[in-house]
Amino acid sequence: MNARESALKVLYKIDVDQAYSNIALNHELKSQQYNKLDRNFITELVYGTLENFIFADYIIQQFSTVKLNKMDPWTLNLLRLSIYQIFFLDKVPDFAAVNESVDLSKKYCKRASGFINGVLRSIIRSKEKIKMPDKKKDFSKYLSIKYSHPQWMVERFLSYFSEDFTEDLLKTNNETPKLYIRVNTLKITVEEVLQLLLKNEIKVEKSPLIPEALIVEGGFSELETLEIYRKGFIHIQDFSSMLVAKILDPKEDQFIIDVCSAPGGKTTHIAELMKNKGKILARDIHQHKLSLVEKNAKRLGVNIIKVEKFNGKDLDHELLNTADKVLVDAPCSGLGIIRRKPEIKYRKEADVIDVITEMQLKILINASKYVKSGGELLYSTCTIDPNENHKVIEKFLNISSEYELIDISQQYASMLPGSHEEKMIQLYPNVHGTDGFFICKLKKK
Ligand SMILES: C[S@@+](CC[C@H](N)C(=O)[O-])C[C@H]1O[C@@H](n2cnc3c(N)ncnc32)[C@H](O)[C@@H]1O
Repeated sequence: MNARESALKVLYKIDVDQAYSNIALNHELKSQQYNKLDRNFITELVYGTLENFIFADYIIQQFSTVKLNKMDPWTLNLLRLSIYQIFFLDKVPDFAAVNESVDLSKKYCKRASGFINGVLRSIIRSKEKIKMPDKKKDFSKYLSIKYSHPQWMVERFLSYFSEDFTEDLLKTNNETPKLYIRVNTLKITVEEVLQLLLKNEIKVEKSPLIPEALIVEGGFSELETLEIYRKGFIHIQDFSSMLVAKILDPKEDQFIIDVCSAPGGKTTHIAELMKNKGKILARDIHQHKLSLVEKNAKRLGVNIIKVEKFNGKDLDHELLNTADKVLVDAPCSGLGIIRRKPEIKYRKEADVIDVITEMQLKILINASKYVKSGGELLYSTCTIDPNENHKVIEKFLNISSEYELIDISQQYASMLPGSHEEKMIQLYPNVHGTDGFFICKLKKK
């Protein structure tokens, strides 16, 4: 199977079966003995096409006699894949993209071969003349098509941020994020990991801000197959997620509750920072996800975590005033991690945020009751939407007078990218180069 066919199959799974891009792609890459070049090309085709669905559909609509919603999904995704190559990949000549697509159509959507050939050839002929929406007359529509974000999302961003900031954010959302790994300091030192990676010909750079964070050059996609991963020497985690456990700042022998813990990235980091001494109660609403927490903990050699299925919207009277620190890494819209999971752009509805903020506040209020007097509560999300972040904290502080904000911008300044004026921190992909993330820490009087 060639790279384009593999990419098409992955795109179909994401679009039609609603698969997560990373899972569908990894599954395909593991299903056959692809060489490195093919793996990289498939990855580029899948993410590049997925990032540009709305742009591709805008172009298709101008040249197709068949409406998008009447088109068979193999045909539609094959056209999208071809348009990505024609408009964004200089290394692929246009005619090659068309010929390969027509060949592929014979296997996946035979009856549409002629149609695909015709549409793509017309697009190539008129490529330079295609009109985008007028930037001055309809800025949000222009941004929506150019950067393939739904128009409601663009308008929402424009209501929070300036025009330049919004455009920069949308552009960055279509870029490839850096790949970070966390060294498991329970098992190995950073220097030893550097040596082992070098032996595997994987180049990494140390993060200047978090000692256990390493940036993998070129974003090697198969870290999980390495012995160093299987042995639990490393964990794959973005920088901003690592910041959460660092700012929670847990100590040995403390009792920590993580109310939304799966798949366990932050919980296991917390355990490492506690030197595997103390107690962590890791909860989540989904049992199947909790088994991932257990699996990660086992691989990383962590044995202080007890997992428990529990709905954070319910209050557990047994835990009142018991924990030294509580983490609420809340379920959220995920608008800060579009670079990692571009499908988020297409799967969210405009009203999702209002529903989610109520849940976030409820979980936070319950969690706050588990903290001992003098203890700390940390709230984090992977979104840049102020309604899920600052607004939730504002509402929380209005009803929870025993809590006060800790100035983490000051206290943890040495590990924060950029400078922060507020006590809580908001990271943006286009400003800080990290996932879009919000972190806020509160102290119970
Ligand atoms: C942002 S993720 C947590 C990521 C995790 N902290 C980590 O670092 O790996 C949010 C989690 O909240 C869980 N969740 C959603 N609704 C919940 C609820 N009502 N109570 C508890 N957990 C919930 C989801 O299953 C999901 O695993």
